[in-house]
Order: sequence, then structure tokens, then C-alpha cells
Amino acid sequence: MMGARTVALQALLAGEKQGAWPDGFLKKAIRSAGLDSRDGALCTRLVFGVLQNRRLLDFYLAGLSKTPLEKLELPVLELLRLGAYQILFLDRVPDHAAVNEAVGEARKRARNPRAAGMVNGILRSLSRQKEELVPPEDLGVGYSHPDWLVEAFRARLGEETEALLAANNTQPATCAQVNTCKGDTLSLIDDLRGAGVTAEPHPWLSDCLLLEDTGDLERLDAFQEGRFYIQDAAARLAVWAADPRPGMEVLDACAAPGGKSFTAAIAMGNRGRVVSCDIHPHKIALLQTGAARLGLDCVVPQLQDGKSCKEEWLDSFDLVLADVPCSGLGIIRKKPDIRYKDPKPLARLPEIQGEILANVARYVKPGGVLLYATCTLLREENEGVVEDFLAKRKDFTLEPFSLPGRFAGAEEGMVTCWPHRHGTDGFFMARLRRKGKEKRYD
Ligand SMILES: C[S@@+](CC[C@H](N)C(=O)[O-])C[C@H]1O[C@@H](n2cnc3c(N)ncnc32)[C@H](O)[C@@H]1O
Repeated sequence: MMGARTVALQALLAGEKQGAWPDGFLKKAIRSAGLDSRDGALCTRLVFGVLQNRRLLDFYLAGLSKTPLEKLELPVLELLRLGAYQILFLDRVPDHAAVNEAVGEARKRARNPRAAGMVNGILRSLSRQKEELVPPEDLGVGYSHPDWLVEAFRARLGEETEALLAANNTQPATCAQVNTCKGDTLSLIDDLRGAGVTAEPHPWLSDCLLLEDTGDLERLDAFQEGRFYIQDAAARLAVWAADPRPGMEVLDACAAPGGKSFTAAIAMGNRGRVVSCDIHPHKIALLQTGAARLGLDCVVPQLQDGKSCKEEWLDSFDLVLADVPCSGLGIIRKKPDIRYKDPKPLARLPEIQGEILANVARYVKPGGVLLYATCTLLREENEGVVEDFLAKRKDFTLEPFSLPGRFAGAEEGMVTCWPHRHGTDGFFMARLRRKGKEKRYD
């Protein structure tokens, strides 16, 4: 039977090979290896820990390895990172156990017969020297973010940058939204606690819970009964800013996996219609399954490219949500590999975002609302796209909104949520009103 470290190694290697986040792979691998919840949690922590600290781990390993790290076989390098992460960050794993496991795996996997000896030597030296290690001064190395990203954050945050980088490497509690169409928050808390989950009400967001020790939460009865869904507080706030009301016609132009459609439908008491679109056919199935589980039949999934105009929708929706594809740099806490993305293709995003926004704005009724949102923190994908749009569409203006808690910018109609300030994902939302007679929904 495979252990937690072997599965973690496989997930890291799969991530390197696919150039993609191993989350899906990790969940499946944990299930198929039959890891119990304790080993599953250790395996997940190892994968997150290595991704969150890769640059820092490499910095220390490079100081101990005679061979440059880029010349090592990839499985050997990942084993060194896994071992180093356990030695430097995990008190509950004895160093000798981390070293022995890494050496055993290296014996099985490395083509170079000397690799196991090298892994042994490097990790034992690291264990001996760990109290004397001098941390790097460079923020990018210390918090394992690429230099370009540190500079982008510094341009916005100045001295606050380090706090954001540190927050990006924390482990947030899982944030769950209560499906108030299927029951109240207190009885859900009771039932989750009865199932062994640590469930607390969110400190400032109603009908929202912070969960820990969930194990595979999709197996919980309350999940299968559609009594909650997973969504960060910041994403919930974006729908709050949009303020959907019962009876409205709502379009969610970039909807999958459906969090904001579901939040809107719940706020509407499942009355009215939420047309939930996505460009990818396989994601329409996700929307269908999610809406069915939650019992939200006012959600109508539909395949539609947000960039191309659907004539019959012109001037038809009270509210249009444009939660556009973005660089995702606000959700590094949950997807630690996002920081390693090649920044070049990201430069094209503002154009795509602007195109989607310009097209779906045409679906807003006169007097209706357009909500632009991203889960990134780059000005060019956020305020920049909105400002370009407003320069072209003089019939739209930013509109103030209120949120629970203090969020700078709400009175001007644009808010950025920050992991280090608000404890949420990094997120941007702008509320725009189209000129015209507003239809009232109470
Ligand atoms: C940020 S995610 C949306 C998250 C979603 N609103 C939620 O709250 O769960 C962006 C989504 O846009 C979709 N997408 C990308 N390009 C699109 C396009 N041209 N038209 C419609 N959807 C698009 C992606 O497939 C992805 O599911």
C-alpha cells in the first residue's frame, strides 16, 4: 500500500508534468491509495507545503548539493524538496523518518545509482544545520514568489507587500455558504459538528461557516443533501455587492463552477431566473449538478461564449455578473502553484476581460446593474478594465454599495479584498449601473 509521502511525490510529479495544479490528481490519488483521513491530510499538507515553499527549499538545498539542482532527475529533486519541507516546517515528523522515506523512494525511482546516497547526505546535513540556517533577505526567495510577482505587488502595496506574501502561504479554513433555501445555519452547524467537523460561524459574514477537519467533505450527508457549498467570503461579497432580489432576471456570464449563480439564486429565494453560462461544455454539467444538489431550479445553465453577442438577450437582464477568467493571483493560498505561472500569456487577459465585459454589458436592461469581478490583484485586470469600459460606455457609471465590515472603495463602487487585510481570497468587484429607469424589486 502507498503511504502519504509516495502519493505526495506522485502529485508533485504530475503537477510538473502537466504544468498544472495537482489538486484534482491529489484528491483522486488519496482516494485510490486508500489513505485514511490523517494520512490524506498529511499528504495534502506535504504537497501544499512544497509548492508554497519551493523557492526557499531550493535555496537551502542548493547550498548543500554539489550538483546544481537543475541537473538532478526530477523525482530526486522533488524528494529532496519533500524531505526538506518536513525537516524545516513539520514538527510532528521526526527528521530521521523524513530522511529514511526520501532515501527509500530515491532507491526505487532514481536512474542514477548514487542518488539515494546523495539524498541521504543532503537531508542529514540539512537536519544537522537547521538551527543555524540564515534566512534569505530577498522577499521573493523567503516567501517563494517569483520576482515579477513580488514587484507587481510592491507597486501596489509598498511596505505591506511582505504581509501579503506571508498571507499567501497560510492555510485558510474552508469557507462554506449555507443554502438557506434548505435550512438554517444553526442546525447545519449542529449536524456538521455531529459528523466530526469543526464548524464555526464566520466572524463577519452571515450564513457563512468556517470548517476544519472536514476530511472528504463531499461524503458528508449535509453536503449530499445540498445544505451548503464551498465559496470564499470574498466571492460571497461580490454577489452581496450585486444585490440580486427575488424575481429578477439575472445573467451570470462566466458561471462555472457556479458559486456566484448559487449565491444569487439563494438570495433570490429561488424566485426569478439565473441564466448561468460558460464557454466549456464540460463545465455546464458542473453547473447542472451543483444546482440540482442545492435544489436551485431557478438556475438555468447554458453554453454561451461571453464574447459573442446573443441578440435575444440585448437589454433583457436586471443584473449581469461578469466574473471573468483572470490570472487568479488572489487565490494563491488555495492554489499555491498559481505563482509559478508564466506571466507572458497573462498580459493578454485584460483584452479578453474587456471584450467579455463590453459584450455582456449590452444585455443589461436600462436602469440595471453590471457587476465586474475577478479573483486577481493586478490593477490592469481590475480597475484598468473597468476604466477602459467606462471611457467607452458613457451610459454606465460606478455605483456605491455597502458590504458587511469595512472595505475601502465601496463608496466609490470598486472594492479589492486582500488576504492579509481581510482574511479572504484576493478579489476585485466593481458595481456599475446603466442609466435608465430602475425597476424596483423588494
Ligand atoms: C473565474 S471563473 C468563474 C467562477 C464562477 N463565477 C463562480 O463563482 O463559481 C471564470 C469562468 O469563465 C469561464 N470562461 C472563460 N472564458 C469564457 C467566455 N469567453 N465566455 C464564458 N465563460 C468563459 C471559464 O470556463 C471559467 O469557468
